[in-house]
Amino acid sequence: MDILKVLSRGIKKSAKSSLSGGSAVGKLPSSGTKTNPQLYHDEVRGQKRKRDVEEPESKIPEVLPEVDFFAPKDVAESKPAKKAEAKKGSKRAASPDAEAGAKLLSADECRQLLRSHRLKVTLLGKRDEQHKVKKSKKKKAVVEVKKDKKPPQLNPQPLVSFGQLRSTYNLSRRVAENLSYQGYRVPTEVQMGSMPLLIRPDLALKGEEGLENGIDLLAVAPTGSGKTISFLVPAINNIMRRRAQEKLHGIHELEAIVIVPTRELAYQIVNVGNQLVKGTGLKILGMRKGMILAAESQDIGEDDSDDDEEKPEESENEEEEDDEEEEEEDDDEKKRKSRKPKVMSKVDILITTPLLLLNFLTSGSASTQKVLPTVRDLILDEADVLLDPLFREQTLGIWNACSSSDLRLSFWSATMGSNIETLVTEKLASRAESLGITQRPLVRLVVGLKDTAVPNIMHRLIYTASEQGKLLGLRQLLRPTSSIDSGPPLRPPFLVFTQTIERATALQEELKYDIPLEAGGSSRIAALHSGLPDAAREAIMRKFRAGEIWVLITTDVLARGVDFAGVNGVLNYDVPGSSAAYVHRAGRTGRAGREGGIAVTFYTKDDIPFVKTVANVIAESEKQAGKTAEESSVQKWLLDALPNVGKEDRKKLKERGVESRRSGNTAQITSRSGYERRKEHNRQGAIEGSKKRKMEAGEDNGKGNRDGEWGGIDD
Ligand SMILES: Nc1ncnc2c1ncn2[C@@H]1O[C@H](COP(=O)(O)OP(=O)(O)OP(=O)(O)O)[C@@H](O)[C@H]1O
Repeated sequence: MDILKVLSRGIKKSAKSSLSGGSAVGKLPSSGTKTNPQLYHDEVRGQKRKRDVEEPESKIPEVLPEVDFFAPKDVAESKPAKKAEAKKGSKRAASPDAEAGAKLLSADECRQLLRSHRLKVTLLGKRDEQHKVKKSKKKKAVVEVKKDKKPPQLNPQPLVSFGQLRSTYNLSRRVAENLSYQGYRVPTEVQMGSMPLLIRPDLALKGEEGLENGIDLLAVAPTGSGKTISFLVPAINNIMRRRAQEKLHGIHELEAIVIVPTRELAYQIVNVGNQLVKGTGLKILGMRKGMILAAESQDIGEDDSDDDEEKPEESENEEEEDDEEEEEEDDDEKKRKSRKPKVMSKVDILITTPLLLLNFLTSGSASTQKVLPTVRDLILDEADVLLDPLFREQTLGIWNACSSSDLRLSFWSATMGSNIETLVTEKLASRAESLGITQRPLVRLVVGLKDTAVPNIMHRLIYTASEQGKLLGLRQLLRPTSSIDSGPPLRPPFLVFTQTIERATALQEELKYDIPLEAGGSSRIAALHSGLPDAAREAIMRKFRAGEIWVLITTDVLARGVDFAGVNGVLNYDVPGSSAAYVHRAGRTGRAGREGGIAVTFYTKDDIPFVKTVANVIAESEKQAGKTAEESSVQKWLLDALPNVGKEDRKKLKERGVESRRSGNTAQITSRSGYERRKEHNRQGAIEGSKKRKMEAGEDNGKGNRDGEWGGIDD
């Protein structure tokens, strides 16, 4: 009997998705071509769309070139195909006016277009003043304030097509061509909303008093919706524009920093950036340990005992020139190294995790602190995590070091709690005050009705009575013939999320012989977590992207930002710690609007107090996808029956996950019963004992006695 049918009994078949029609299970994300990466396209009631505001999908010239996850490398990246694309692209970039009118849309057209793509743009900041009034004034004032609480809505020019970037917003030809070479045809919602705002705020916000000189931006848009190019393209273009205006050619100066929470995401953004800056002369680098950046030292007056800080040279191969007097002849290696003039990296855009950059900024003398006055663009990708207590101090440390009064900030994520918004608003205000400058307006851009949703994929919650049941269910899902709701068989690649490093490695051990030898055997399955060295992490990522690894078991280290175009299934072996964690994990499938991805979450009775957060996200995702309550895979009785997660529990869960999995018996992942494990344990003990005895008796002829069989996790 199919265990999945038993496990998911009572779950209804999904109805036709209203996102763009068709059953999601009918198409796996890596199997088909995707012509439109946009998620939302609602009819605007009572309005006939005008011809000249016609949206780009009707003009999509051809099927997008798609990366086939399993195609041999030379086919997936065949040069002739790319060249042909580039040719088309450069034609398009050369005659962009043909694709989109250079004129701006009317306010009404903007409003309609933004609304039909569920794009909401508001001006933040004013609301805070209202909060203050609310706290300080009497009841009457509170009522008035409440009435006026909504932040003012803006209707900026949306980007109708990529061609418009050149025709209307004067994007660098080279960057436009590079963008075209990527095969992008239609801007996603977040690109529609944010790119004009960041490239030419004066045009995008024409008529909005006080906003034309630029804004700071907080952008909340679904996973996989193309936020990376939304911030990279404007950052690149702004550097190029300024240098062209100031006739600065051939220089490198650190002007933009992108902070991200993990190194995998940093490498990925460096790669995307490198595609976009080809031929522009700009240099994008990922921060590495020991890298030296052009920074200024600022006296913080704490300790002046060590003021011999080196000034790095701007030369790649300069010989050491030690003009300091040696105090001691035979300094040790460490000291000798520290006197070597460090080579300053030539970089225009830096991608970094917070600690790496902060370590550089705080290294050296305790009496000084390094600042980065040349940085004009500070981008926080996955901003909610970067401003979460875990990274907050580090992130704010970098923010404080960006001392330019022209600094533009942008914050990006698929999820953004109101606490983060408040923190950002307050921090921006206090920064402006301490620098004595006028605060830039903070604009919030939200795509979709709520941020707690992944609308274009299927979601399934599966209850099992025990850990062993979960393992059974997972094994079933990984079988080549398994399917959900009588859809086509599920196909790798799969990402499997666990709660801890130990559980990720244990699960890999448990599953590694499940894939038959003729299909690649244990090499098809790997575990990636923060306990592995850098090189191993990079190698696993490369193999997973190349389709050599089919099942990648991981922790939340890969939950954010990482873009694997062809992931078909996200399997939450352990329940995620928050609704945001669920959104980000599930969002590793269904990238760029692809349908047919599936996120399966297993839960046992231990998880029941915590699973409602996940159930709520599923219900919201399906609602946004146009499903009715009856069609939803999380039925109302289940939502009603699940207990609400208390505030304390939510906090605990976010910080530590389901406690019972961290220690004790339920931390184990094994298909064996307790009896079997004990038996195995005893057997291992007997073997070890025998080995010891043989060694003692000098009988071990170097063969050892490992029988290669895995003994399960220690009790
Ligand atoms: N306009 C577009 N058309 C088609 N594909 C696009 C477009 N823009 C971006 N993409 C592709 O969409 C995928 C997801 O983009 P990206 O990684 O920037 O998403 P994201 O919004 O940052 O997601 P996450 O929130 O998970 O970090 C990438 O593979 C990217 O190449």
